[in-house]
Amino acid sequence: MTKASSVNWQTWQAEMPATLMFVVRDGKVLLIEKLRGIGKGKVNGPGGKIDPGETPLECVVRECQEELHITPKNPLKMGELWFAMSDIPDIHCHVFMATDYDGVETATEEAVPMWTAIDEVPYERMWEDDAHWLPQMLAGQMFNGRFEFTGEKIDWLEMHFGDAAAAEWKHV
Ligand SMILES: COc1nc(N)nc2c1ncn2[C@H]1C[C@H](O)[C@@H](COP(=O)(O)OP(=O)(O)OP(=O)(O)O)O1
Repeated sequence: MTKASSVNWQTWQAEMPATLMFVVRDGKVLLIEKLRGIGKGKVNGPGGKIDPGETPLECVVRECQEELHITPKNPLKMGELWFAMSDIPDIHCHVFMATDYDGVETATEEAVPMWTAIDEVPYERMWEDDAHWLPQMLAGQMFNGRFEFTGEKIDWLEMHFGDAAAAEWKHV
């Protein structure tokens, strides 16, 4: 994108800290159809808002337990997403991957699990930003992404990948 961002990202602070988890096993990724909350009806990874006093890691494990009745093993933080939104609070999202979990993935009132081949991820059913970082993350790259949205459309974005991107994270 050629236009400048209207956000001062040096001082930007999100009102809503949140998390996402992507479990990858045997060439497939565990996605969900989200049944409530922000992004209801979209496909995403399990995750949700960070509770007061909770770390991002504690949150993503709790959300996986609540939404799918699974506990991810050895979760690894892969990225941060900074979302400046127009009609909902700004979101600071911590993105994790894992290679396995305890439990049996189970549909709940919050989410329906969808094991999906990595080359068949339904980006057209997901938030628009996902196509800008999920393929690279699934290939093993860490990332930092900044997005300005109007409604559900991206107005501006900047992505950084690789180990240097992790140095930009606001929270390790
Ligand atoms: C703006 O673009 C987004 N892209 C992606 N990939 N994911 C997003 C975007 N905006 C929000 N999200 C994710 C981050 C969180 O996982 C959820 C939002 O949290 P949610 O509303 O589901 O929070 P819960 O704590 O689960 O809420 P309830 O229990 O009250 O339903 O969306």
